[in-house]
Amino acid sequence: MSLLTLSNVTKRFGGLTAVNDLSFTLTAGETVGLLGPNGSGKTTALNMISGYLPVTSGSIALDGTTISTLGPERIAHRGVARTFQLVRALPSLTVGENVLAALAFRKDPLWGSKAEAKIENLLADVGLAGRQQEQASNLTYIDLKRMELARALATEPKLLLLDEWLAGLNPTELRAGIDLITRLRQSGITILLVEHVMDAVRALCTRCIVMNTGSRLADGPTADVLADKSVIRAYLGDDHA
Ligand SMILES: Nc1ncnc2c1ncn2[C@@H]1O[C@H](COP(=O)(O)OP(=O)(O)OP(=O)(O)O)[C@@H](O)[C@H]1O
Repeated sequence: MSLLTLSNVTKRFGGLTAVNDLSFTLTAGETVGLLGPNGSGKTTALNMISGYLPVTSGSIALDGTTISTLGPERIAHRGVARTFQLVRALPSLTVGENVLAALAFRKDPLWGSKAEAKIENLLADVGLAGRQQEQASNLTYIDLKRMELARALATEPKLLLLDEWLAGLNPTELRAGIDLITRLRQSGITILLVEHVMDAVRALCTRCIVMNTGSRLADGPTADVLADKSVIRAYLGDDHA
């Protein structure tokens, strides 16, 4: 069953077309990589899916219902959550309070003991068990990323959008990060991940969509897409294709 459908989505910033007539469908339960060289429109696509940017034209549907006319809060309430390329934490709060803030924005906000129990579970799920009382500003980079993921999962999304969640991790952290996303996949959540770390893409994504200068260049099984000459050319130039 198709969960997310982008139909001829275009985004212009003045004279610049950041996303150009982009169409694709995600089936429930898939983990799909959204790839492409720098500036090819990946984050802009995530911003439109999550409602942070309005589409210039085209439409986006979740479970067959148009969401591209809605703002980020209402799209989140329908089951879309995301992480950001630059982690958005509240550094002056504790880890628990950061997750609590996300629970308060749910369609059915959680407070009190229910919230406490949920925070404990979410932090355990992302590898931060028992760390509620720590100051967010003291977290290492990977732990900040784990906390951001807990905040995204607080809304119990059907669709999780990860924007370079694995970027900047050392090899040990990367392994742990891939394992964590693998566990999320196994829980049945649909994941669209923008990622430049190809080992992670190969380990996690059954399918990849590649963008180049705003348009869809390729869409198919990961191994086929990564071997596609037009994809290699877009990333590395003509000499490598
Ligand atoms: N708010 C904005 N206003 C104007 N131009 C923008 C805006 N956001 C993105 N762009 C431009 O749109 C194009 C696509 O940017 P986008 O960030 O979506 O690319 P990307 O594929 O995510 O790149 P990267 O891999 O470097 O993160 C770029 O030329 C960028 O400069």
